[in-house]
Amino acid sequence: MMKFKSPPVNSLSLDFLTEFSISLEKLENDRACRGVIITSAIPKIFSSGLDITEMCGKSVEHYAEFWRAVQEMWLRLYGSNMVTVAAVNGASPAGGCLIALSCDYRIMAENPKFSIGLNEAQLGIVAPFWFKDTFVNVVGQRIAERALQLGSLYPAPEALKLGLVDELVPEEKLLEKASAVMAQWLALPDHARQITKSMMRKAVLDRLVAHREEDIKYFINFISKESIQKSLRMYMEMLKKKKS
Ligand SMILES: CCCCCC/C=C\CC(=O)SCCNC(=O)CCNC(=O)[C@H](O)C(C)(C)COP(=O)(O)OP(=O)(O)OC[C@H]1O[C@@H](n2cnc3c(N)ncnc32)[C@H](O)[C@@H]1OP(=O)(O)O
Repeated sequence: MMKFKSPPVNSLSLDFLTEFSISLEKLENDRACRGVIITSAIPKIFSSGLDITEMCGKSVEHYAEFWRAVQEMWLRLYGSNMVTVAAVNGASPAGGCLIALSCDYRIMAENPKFSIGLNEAQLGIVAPFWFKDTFVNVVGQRIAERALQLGSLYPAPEALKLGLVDELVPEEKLLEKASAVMAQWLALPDHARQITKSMMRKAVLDRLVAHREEDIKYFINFISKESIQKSLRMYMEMLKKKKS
């Protein structure tokens, strides 16, 4: 089991992403490890998504390093040979949603206050093609078109209806259920499941691998625009104001 623990909200900073990728690599190389459950140690928050401060007022070199780390995390998780189960025990916007979507199965706590989705459009930014591809592969084109254009965050019951998560369980049963799902998936021979998984995901993974440097350049160009920086600053101010 991997438990995110980066207070206050498990935002995906460069350090967090690097540590997450290294942990995934270690597990992947450990022949004794066939599956991983991903959850959070922070009550009410699975992950608040990419750390916005990493995308505000930094150098071009920093943006490149940060975006490479986001790509690396996704390539490792989406391309993992292990069984991956997300036990979503709280809010899961944007990058947090991407982590859940990249797993093989998503179980969410049945709390209507917890929401999940790719809300990038609400921040004035655009989810990259590989976020979009991952989303489409889970919910289909029509739901993805609407959800991504509106930057919708769905409360857990709606997320279930759309197929964004596979099931809801009471919060106190989340890990028990995740372990039961893991046992069910591990009952199959690894090689058949792994080849099937790779067949289903390869095209989407290959697309990023083939365009990785281009994607980094696109990100730097996009995020460096003054209009985008202004949107991100305003969003951060809105988050702070919401508290007071
Ligand atoms: C061409 C490519 C373009 C770029 C593509 C980028 C792709 C993905 C983008 C992302 O992932 S952007 C991140 C999107 N995330 C969000 O919109 C979530 C924002 N946060 C929230 O809604 C809430 O914080 C929460 C997660 C629901 C938790 O609410 P709670 O009330 O418990 O906590 P807060 O008081 O709001 O937050 C505490 C503290 O954390 C700061 N913070 C929250 N989220 C982030 C974040 N993602 N990055 C950095 N910092 C974050 C928040 O400002 C508070 O800070 P302080 O006021 O305590 O200093």
